[in-house]
Amino acid sequence: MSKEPHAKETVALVVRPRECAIGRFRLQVTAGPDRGVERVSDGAELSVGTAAGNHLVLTDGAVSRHHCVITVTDRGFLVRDLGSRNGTRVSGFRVEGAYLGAGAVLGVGKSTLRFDPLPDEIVEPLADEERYGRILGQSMAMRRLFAALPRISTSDSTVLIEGETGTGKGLLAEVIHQKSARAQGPFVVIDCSSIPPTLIEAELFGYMRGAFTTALQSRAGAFEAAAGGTVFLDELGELPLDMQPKLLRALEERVVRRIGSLDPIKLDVRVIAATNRDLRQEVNRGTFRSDLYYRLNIVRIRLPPLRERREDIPPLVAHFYEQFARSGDPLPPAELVAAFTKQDWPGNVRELRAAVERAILMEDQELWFEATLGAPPGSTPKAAAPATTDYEDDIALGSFRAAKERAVARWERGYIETLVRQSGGNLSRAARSAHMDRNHLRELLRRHGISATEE
Ligand SMILES: Nc1ncnc2c1ncn2[C@@H]1O[C@H](COP(=O)(O)OP(=O)(O)OP(=O)(O)O)[C@@H](O)[C@H]1O
Repeated sequence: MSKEPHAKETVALVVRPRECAIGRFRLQVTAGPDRGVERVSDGAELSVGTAAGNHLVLTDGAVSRHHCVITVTDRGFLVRDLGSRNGTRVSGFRVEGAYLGAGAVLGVGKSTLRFDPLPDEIVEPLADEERYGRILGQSMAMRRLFAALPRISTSDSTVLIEGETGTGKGLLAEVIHQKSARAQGPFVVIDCSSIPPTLIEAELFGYMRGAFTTALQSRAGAFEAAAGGTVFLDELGELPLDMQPKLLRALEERVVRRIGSLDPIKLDVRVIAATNRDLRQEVNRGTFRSDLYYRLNIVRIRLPPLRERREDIPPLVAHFYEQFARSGDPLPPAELVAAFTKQDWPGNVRELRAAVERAILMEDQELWFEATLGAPPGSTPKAAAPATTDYEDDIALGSFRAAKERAVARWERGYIETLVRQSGGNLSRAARSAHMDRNHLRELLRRHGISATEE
């Protein structure tokens, strides 16, 4: 029997030497208020929700604004719930995420959707180069990004970068700036998570002398200081809700006013924002304004976690090794690269970088493995606390200060890791139980490449 065209084998994502092929699919509403509506994917992602701007917009009141998203991955078509109010169901079962087969039935709100892969595909180019500026990567995901970056960098569009902590969002923002027409202008970073909510408006927009009791002199804000350049709004998901309309207004009107002044100052900046949260989930939760999300979501880049692009680990290890090696062999030992490639790296590239640095500091191989990968299976694990018997090793470091710093860093890491684990990975709980300031703990987590959830 001959195969009908629809019976042709479909593949989600195929990587060829200079391009990748993204499988197309159709989502059809088979029951609910929008019955009969359908949408064919036109990229690697298709979002479903009631908010305008989704690829498939539903009118069903039981569907959330940003309900779920289907992503084409090398493992198949992945549906992911976006923290919707009533959940996403696949064949009747509520799921956080699931791979879809042909004919899968999705339930969202009171609606039913049918998923069908199509035999055609969208072809996207892959860059030949395995770097873009200072960003390294040989994985398909990074080469796909490198192929798009020249166009993104030279446009003046707002960019939203999403990715877990340590995936390189800050680096990417800086490189986009350096490759843009604004490269000679300033690159001003505002970390929305580290500025107290009461000061953020002053930091962004500036103030006039006397605008508040401590304003002894007038000061320009980030938008003004970055004139001719780029403002990088890091950890944008942390921007207090009451500041969001003010930022939106500034971006729409392209003017800012210093606190205490009515004079408009024209904006001449490009905005790049980054977040380690999925802002669509924050919109559903009511902690991020939908209109601001759409204003920023002009060009969206997702930096995948390192565990989804393990091919990038060897070149990154080699790069950091060369950076930190004080003398001798600039190439990392093959066993180290092999062992690192198997790790999951919850703190992503930052954690990998710190691990390479530690490995080099500890010139003894056994210690490397223990300090970076934990004790080998079957051995009695030594605590991550300072190796109190290793004074000779410490003395060999050459200075009391370096040895003490290393010991404190090891202790700090062990303490924080245990604290976070005991607090179920929750930053607030961990900070409370150790009587620490949340921001200080967040900074330590960052430094050691340890991840924790915010809420
Ligand atoms: N692809 C890469 N190539 C080379 N270095 C990288 C790459 N990605 C990240 N790094 C390095 O890893 C470290 C962490 O990156 P960065 O600070 O940009 O991460 P981030 O995603 O902004 O983290 P956070 O969300 O915690 O602010 C930096 O030292 C950066 O230079």
